[in-house]
Amino acid sequence: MSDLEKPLRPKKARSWVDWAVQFRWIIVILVVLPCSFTFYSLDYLRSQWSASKSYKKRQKEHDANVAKVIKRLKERDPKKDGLVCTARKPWVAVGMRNVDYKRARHFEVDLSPFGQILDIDTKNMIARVEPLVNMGQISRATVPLGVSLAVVAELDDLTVGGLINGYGIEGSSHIYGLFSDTVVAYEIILADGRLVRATADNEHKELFYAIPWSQGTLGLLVAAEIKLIPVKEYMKVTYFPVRGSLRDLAQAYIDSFCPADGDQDSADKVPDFVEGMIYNRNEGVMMTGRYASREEAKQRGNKINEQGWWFKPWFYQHAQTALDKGEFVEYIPTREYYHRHTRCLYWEGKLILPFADQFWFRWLMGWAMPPKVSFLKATQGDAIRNYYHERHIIQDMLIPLHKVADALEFSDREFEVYPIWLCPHRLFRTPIKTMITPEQSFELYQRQGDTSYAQMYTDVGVYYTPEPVFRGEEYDGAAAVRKMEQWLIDNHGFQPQYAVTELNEHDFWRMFDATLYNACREKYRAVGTFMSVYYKCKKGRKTEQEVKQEEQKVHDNGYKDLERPLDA
Ligand SMILES: NC(=O)C1=CN([C@@H]2O[C@H](COP(=O)(O)OP(=O)(O)OC[C@H]3O[C@@H](n4cnc5c(N)ncnc54)[C@H](OP(=O)(O)O)[C@@H]3O)[C@@H](O)[C@H]2O)C=CC1
Ligand SMILES: C=C(/C=C/[C@@H](C)[C@H]1CC[C@H]2C3=CC=C4C[C@@H](O)CC[C@]4(C)[C@H]3CC[C@]12C)C(C)C
Repeated sequence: MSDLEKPLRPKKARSWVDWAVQFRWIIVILVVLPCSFTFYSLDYLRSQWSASKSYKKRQKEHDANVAKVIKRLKERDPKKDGLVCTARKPWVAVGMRNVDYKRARHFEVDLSPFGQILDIDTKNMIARVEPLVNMGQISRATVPLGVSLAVVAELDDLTVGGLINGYGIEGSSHIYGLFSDTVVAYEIILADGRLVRATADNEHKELFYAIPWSQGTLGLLVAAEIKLIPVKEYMKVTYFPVRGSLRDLAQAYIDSFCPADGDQDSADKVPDFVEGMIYNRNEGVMMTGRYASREEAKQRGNKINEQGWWFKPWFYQHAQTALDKGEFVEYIPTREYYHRHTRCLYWEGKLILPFADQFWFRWLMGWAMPPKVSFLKATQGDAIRNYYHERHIIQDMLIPLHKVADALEFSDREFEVYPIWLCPHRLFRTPIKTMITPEQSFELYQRQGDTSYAQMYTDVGVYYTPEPVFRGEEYDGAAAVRKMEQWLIDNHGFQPQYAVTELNEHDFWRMFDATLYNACREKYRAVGTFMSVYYKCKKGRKTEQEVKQEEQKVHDNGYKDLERPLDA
């Protein structure tokens, strides 16, 4: 957009909150980083302790914990107690939502003991894990065995339960889909206290397809079986600089992983990993990765980048150097590649600790990074929290790949946020229609990236301070998000629910397909026990009236069923 076309916004006087955000680094260095480092060290010891136990012992502990959850559910009196959700504190979760339902009346079920890997079966290529296993823990256990989850979300703290009940994506999602698409079985405790195992072809197949995006409103997940893939020790990463209009950048991104001949299933033509970074409206770097053996990586002349060391430049800045030095190739150890965005929280770390990307800080203090999201949330207070909703953008637009140029132009117009993260994902046509579905008849158009069984989508990740805020102008982040949500609805797009939503209930269900979700809520008697997904996602503190209305959404025979003795 030319300067003449830019909307003229009035200047905004700086308030104390702007100063609080600017000088937040003091609290972060004095409080958040030491707490984070201590926590991560203890958490590492906890996962090593768990890893030292036999699978048999872990299974025994799992069974005992499942029995406790069932007992706890049985203790609930539906006439008196609130609706069920996990006991995870709102500030502990990684997402941006305020999790207001946990600040109103509710009935907590503690799933905190469910943090163990129950089995890594390299013969059948399945990992069976508990929901609080996080990405750092699972990659630490699998990669040395030459296997990995097919989709490893980048931030170490993200949990299996959160990624399944919400959404999870990574640079391999153009092959494997979203995190939940790699799950082969869910073990779930239902409203009536029954433990069921749902797979794509057993009697609980509807439940299997309804779990993703349901936010824990159909049952409590206590274990998941997830596909493993074979991996090699290194990722060979190629960085391609691109210059031009947003449309040119969008096309270069599509071309980086979608062969023009439509052969999307060819391992030779399609890379193992893809991501794109748009640094401003005219420059971007597209990255593709292919697994490589240690022998290949160590061959003379190859450059190895051990990106995981604390003193290394932040990944997004390292990638940006391709704009100056031109295309380059390097080998990154696989696990370090998976978690490449962890230390700088993508680029959000730059706002929180503006000098943490500097050479001196990285060498002196880089080992203490990143500040743990939970501790940032615990120390932010209402003012900074609201600042992030009003004068900052943390949103993802999941849209059909053929609309990526439109999305970049929309983002440039409404958000003016850079860098932008691009990450493709397949949206499979499933035997049962789920909450998110491909566009109708997409296959007839034979667009780049699409196959007969899946439409190629892309995540357009917009995280950072909008330019108008940097320029000291008025900016209404909530209004911009509202526009984005309408744009997504009009363009068959979806908004991940970890982000703050401005949608009303009617529009929420225009964005997501409610058919299967509602059928499963009925069939598995979730109504009256678990909150509805919209109630969980919607922004704002819950009033007593809203809480009551939500609790009363019990169908005619709902209480009768729930009063029946629960059989475990
Ligand atoms: N690369 C990526 O893919 C990234 C993804 N994210 C987002 O972050 C979120 C994950 O954050 P995380 O802190 O791990 O998860 P959360 O604790 O935020 O959980 C997300 C939702 O899943 C529900 N849930 C979690 N575990 C269970 C369970 N065992 N049984 C039933 N419901 C459950 C929660 O319910 P309740 O409210 O009852 O606790 C909550 O509604 C994801 O949803 C994702 O969208 C963020 C960054 C990157
Ligand atoms: C969705 C993706 C990645 C998203 C991350 C960039 C954001 C996910 C959660 C975000 C954060 C949570 C809470 C915070 C506390 C605030 O006080 C400061 C900001 C933040 C740390 C914030 C920063 C961005 C996230 C980590 C994938 C799909 C790429």
